[in-house]
Amino acid sequence: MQLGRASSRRLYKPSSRYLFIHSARRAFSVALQRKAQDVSTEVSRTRNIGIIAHIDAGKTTTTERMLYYSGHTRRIGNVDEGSTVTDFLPAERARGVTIQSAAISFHWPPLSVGDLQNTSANTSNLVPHNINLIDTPGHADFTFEVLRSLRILDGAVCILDGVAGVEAQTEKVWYQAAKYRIPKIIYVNKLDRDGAAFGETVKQIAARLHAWPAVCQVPWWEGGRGKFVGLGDAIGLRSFKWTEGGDGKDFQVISIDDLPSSEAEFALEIKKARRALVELLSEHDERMVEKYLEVDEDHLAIASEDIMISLRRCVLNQSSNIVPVFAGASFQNMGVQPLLDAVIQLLPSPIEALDPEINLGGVEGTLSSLLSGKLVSAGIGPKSKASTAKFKKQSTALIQNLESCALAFKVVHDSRRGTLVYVRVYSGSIKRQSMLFNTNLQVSERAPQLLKMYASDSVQIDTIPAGQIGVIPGLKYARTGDTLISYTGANPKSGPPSPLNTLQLRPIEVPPAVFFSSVEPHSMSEEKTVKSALDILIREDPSLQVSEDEESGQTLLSGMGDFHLEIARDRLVNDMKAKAAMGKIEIAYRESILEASSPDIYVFDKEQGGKQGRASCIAHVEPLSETTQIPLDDEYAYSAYEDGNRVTISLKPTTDDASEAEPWDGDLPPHLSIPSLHSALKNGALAALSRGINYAFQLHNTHVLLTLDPRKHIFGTDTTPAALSSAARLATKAALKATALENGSVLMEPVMNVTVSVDEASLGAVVNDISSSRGGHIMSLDDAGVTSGPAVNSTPDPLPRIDVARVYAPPDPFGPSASQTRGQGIAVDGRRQRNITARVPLKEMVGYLKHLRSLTGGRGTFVMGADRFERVVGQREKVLLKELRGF
Ligand SMILES: Nc1nc2c(ncn2[C@@H]2O[C@H](COP(=O)(O)OP(=O)(O)OP(=O)(O)O)[C@@H](O)[C@H]2O)c(=O)[nH]1
Repeated sequence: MQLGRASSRRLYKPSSRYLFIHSARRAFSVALQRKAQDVSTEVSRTRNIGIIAHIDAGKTTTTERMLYYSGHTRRIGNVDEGSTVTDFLPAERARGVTIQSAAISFHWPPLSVGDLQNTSANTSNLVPHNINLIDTPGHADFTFEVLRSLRILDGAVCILDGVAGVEAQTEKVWYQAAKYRIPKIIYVNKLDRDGAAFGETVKQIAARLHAWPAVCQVPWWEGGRGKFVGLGDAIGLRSFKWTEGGDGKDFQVISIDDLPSSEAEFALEIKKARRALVELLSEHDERMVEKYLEVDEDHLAIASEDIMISLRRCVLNQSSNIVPVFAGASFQNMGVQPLLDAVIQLLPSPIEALDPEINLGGVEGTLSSLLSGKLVSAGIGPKSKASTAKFKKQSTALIQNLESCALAFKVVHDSRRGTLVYVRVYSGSIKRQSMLFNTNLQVSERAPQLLKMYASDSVQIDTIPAGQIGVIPGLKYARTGDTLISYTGANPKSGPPSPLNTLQLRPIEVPPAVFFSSVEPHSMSEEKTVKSALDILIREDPSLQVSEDEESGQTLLSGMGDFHLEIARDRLVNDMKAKAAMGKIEIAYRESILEASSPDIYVFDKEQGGKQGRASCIAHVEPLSETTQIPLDDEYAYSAYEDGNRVTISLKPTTDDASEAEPWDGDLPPHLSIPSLHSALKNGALAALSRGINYAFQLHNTHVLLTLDPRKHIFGTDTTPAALSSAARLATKAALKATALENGSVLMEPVMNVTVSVDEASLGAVVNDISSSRGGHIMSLDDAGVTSGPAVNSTPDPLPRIDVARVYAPPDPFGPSASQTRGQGIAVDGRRQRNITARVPLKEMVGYLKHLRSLTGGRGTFVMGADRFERVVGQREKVLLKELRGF
């Protein structure tokens, strides 16, 4: 921290006990825009961060304050009144929940222009930074949205509800963030509420998130047991006090030596927190030990800057597993400015962030290994010796021509500005008018304009440099999750040369959809507009899927949960005004084959869209298991796992005697390329897998092997990508039919991973209900609290356990026992809770919330996510089939 003890003496003039360091601000002006542009191109002064938490922990409320204090909004938006900047969809505002991640940029400390001054808690010692903030949804149905956002974050703020403590959804997202090794800080919010228990929450961080809490702030309850009025800063040995009912801009910074005698205990607690912090850091950071010895082992004498530097080292080097903990009550406008200081002081810049993972032609590596040419040496590209040498030579030139590489992480349809594609640039820079090649769709499109989003304002910019987030309006094709690259001298039709045209940044697997609903346009004439609206929906959210049921002709929309589909319906009908009705939300069962088929060849020869189409290919299908062999022995082979199935494509001569076959040299008619062959054949196979033969459900656990002999199965210009897709679809379908009719197929149902939080008294009833009435399997019974010892049958998680007895946590004046003695007579929610983890068929979870509430007196909560599809057997299969067939 920049404000050390010496400087604190300089700032706290003896004559003035309290120091007011804040002033009014004016709106974002032209001068500021210019200055903003300068700051935002400086990567070391950029933070790409996300806010993660359980539903209702206060992410949106906190974000609104961040925008306000940074000078980007003139008033504070209110979630409960539906006036926030980040929850901008009507459906979000109506429900008060965040559904889409919104990315907005602001500066902290604010840019100083004219009367606009720096108001961070650390005064002028911090230089303005550009913060790109992504607000993520907390509802379990939108977990995919969170996971996708996590892939582009360099750091995260995890917000906890100070009353409920660590909740199930937080745990889930926390472990994901830990898996991606994203540095995090924690903000314990809602400390103004009755029953807030900061100390207990700190212990839960250790017990349930398995992180060492580095308590940087302690809550200030007036006189020890009064109202929540501010915070004690263990790093700066001072306190912050906010004016009740104010907008939070004005707060007092009081050195602990200046605290009144009525707050002696509070001052003592700040010192205790400082000792605990120094000790914790000393255990993980040698240099902190040196500092400690330099000041004769006086915990309080270490300069606050040294503590901050050590803490930053520990946060960035995640092996220490230390997480700094901050506190506040965003709704009361308390605690947000010091939190913002912590964001820029503790979380990494893009330069310090982890090297992004990439996939190049099916081989995994990192972006820096690609840019340095190492990925090529590691065996990317052609497999034969001669061609590898040639390829290596070409690769340097290839990489030099790569102008930029970016990930489209969000597509938003804005009624005013049209489609906005949010991108994070990873290398080079995207310039206005750049031709961008979409490696997922194999299409090129120009970026007509570039924008930077500041709250509800947007500013036109000329470039989006590496490390930055920006918006490209007007792209026609880019979808959420697509990789976009610009390349000097790219072919306008086929894009950059191979293998760069296959580059995928941070690929992420879409989880299976478990619910679906039909979409019926009101009339034939509406079909086209409904289809366009659905196209926008799936461009925005790749966890939604649209399919056509061949036999009934119905359009089906599938998603992650009933709430997910409900929101999709809202978007479609209310926001996009599509004239369509959505049917009942139903469970998406799957079908799986039991035996392999013999190879089936199909020759497609038909007119398509007024043009002759001709292509051929061979399909072979088999059940997919861990032992399935994936033949990737020829250099043009390709394999992709999608939505529970695998499609492998082999492009090679198909002579009976393989030794006689002349190897194929990769020659293709000019209108075709290897990636276009792969993509057309894969899409054809996936279309065939969308409907099973016996039960009409999508196929699951199926491996399709498509073989195409380029000399025999391609017929000059008649072989269009559409003809190839049709050949692949029909060949796959024939192979599926052959095995399903001869050997039968089985029904699979989605099984969910469910975490139920209940109080001790309801535990027995809930466990009994899950295991006997719902056919679920209890996986573990964890203690959600921390007071009754270690967890029983711990859930699997990637982090080592922490001895809670060694964790420093300040006492809670209003903890559970205190609240009972405060005459309220009820235990505070979130304390003494038990967590039940179980695997339960989705069918048995429909309407569960209502039942859980009745079993727990309204206090039980649960989150669930799809675990896997399981075969339905015995009596259950009979009953289910009867139900599905309706007879
Ligand atoms: N008393 C109190 N209430 C708060 C505080 N912060 C947020 N709230 C309230 O908690 C509720 C949820 O706040 P949000 O900001 O919407 O929470 P969120 O985490 O964004 O929720 P989702 O978008 O649904 O995931 C709202 O009613 C807020 O007014 C706080 O510090 N104190």
